[in-house]
Amino acid sequence: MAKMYYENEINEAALKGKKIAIIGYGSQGHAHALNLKESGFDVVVGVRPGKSFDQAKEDGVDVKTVAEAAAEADVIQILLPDERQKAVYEAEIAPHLTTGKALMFAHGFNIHFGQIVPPADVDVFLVAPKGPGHLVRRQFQEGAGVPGLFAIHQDATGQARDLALAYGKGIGSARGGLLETTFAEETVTDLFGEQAVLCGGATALVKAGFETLVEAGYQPELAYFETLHELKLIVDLMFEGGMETMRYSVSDTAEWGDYVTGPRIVTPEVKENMKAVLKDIQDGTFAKDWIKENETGRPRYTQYKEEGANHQIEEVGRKLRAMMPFIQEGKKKVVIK
Ligand SMILES: NC(=O)C1=CN([C@@H]2O[C@H](COP(=O)(O)OP(=O)(O)OC[C@H]3O[C@@H](n4cnc5c(N)ncnc54)[C@H](OP(=O)(O)O)[C@@H]3O)[C@@H](O)[C@H]2O)C=CC1
Ligand SMILES: CC[C@](O)(C(C)=O)C(=O)O
Repeated sequence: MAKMYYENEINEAALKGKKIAIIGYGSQGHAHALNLKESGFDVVVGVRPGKSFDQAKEDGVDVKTVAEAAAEADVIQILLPDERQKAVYEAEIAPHLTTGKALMFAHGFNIHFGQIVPPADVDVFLVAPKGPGHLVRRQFQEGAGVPGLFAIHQDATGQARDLALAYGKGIGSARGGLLETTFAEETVTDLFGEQAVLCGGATALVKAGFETLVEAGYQPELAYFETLHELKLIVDLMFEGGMETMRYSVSDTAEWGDYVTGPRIVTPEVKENMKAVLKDIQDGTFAKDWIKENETGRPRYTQYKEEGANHQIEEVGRKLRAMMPFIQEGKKKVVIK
């Protein structure tokens, strides 16, 4: 089994006393900045004027422009959207990336696909929590932690590994465990997971199930509970104790579905499709397409986003969730972008 790093074996000395600039205050940015601050580290946030800037101020964080934060920091963590990192890096960060500083990421996209090429005399590494930023924050506050990956791209000072581990501990990820990887492995597997399984595959499965029931004449509210709401409860069981715990809690009839009906849905052809998606990610086809989509003003992204928001499952879900105050309580902790 691969070596995991946990809190008690990590010495924070390398990072203590250093100024950490968190560039961006969105999903990951707010979580890293607040968790690090509460872990006793010296944090400054760098972000453009606007919603995030105002939020950081309201949260009591020291907030400056990107250039100012980058200039005064020893460690610069870029938590901007991947597709905007290159431009902001070149204009506002690179001029302040002097010898011996550290440049960080939470995802290897821009280094792996050659969008950002840092100078050789700085450390370059990533610490990537394996979960959405709002959960990185929420779990930290609850005394838990989202596990994370770390990878070293350049170790100019000889301290990159110690810095990465201390940073991972500071954001709470060492409570769940830190696993060492490479930029290449993190980038490919993260893109594959989100595109094929977590944010692509899972939503496609849920929508197909919902549509199948509604098109067959069943009530949309019932279809919502059956295919989306209950999925969270089933995944919670798998999260807590693996598939074994899910199988223990569901009926034997439902468990039969795991063995017999599931493979009728996720057929060997689906795995072939997954392999094709993985290949596109590995050979850069996916990255090229996403970069082009952004350079041309995101026409498909904008259209799909609107279609997604107007899907019947979303309309029904909004109404049903409004009647469940306990879910509303959870939502308050998440800033909907
Ligand atoms: N979302 C997640 O949970 C995960 C993300 N990651 C990685 O973390 C990184 C950050 O992603 P994520 O947290 O989703 O990003 P978000 O979209 O949530 O936040 C982006 C932040 O960058 C700011 N920003 C955008 N453009 C600029 C600009 N030109 N100048 C200054 N600030 C700007 C935004 O401010 P404004 O409000 O002004 O737009 C916002 O504060 C990415 O590398 C991503 O791959 C890794 C693991 C999980
Ligand atoms: C699953 C989506 C993710 O990769 C993540 C939360 O890790 C992302 O980029 O947001």
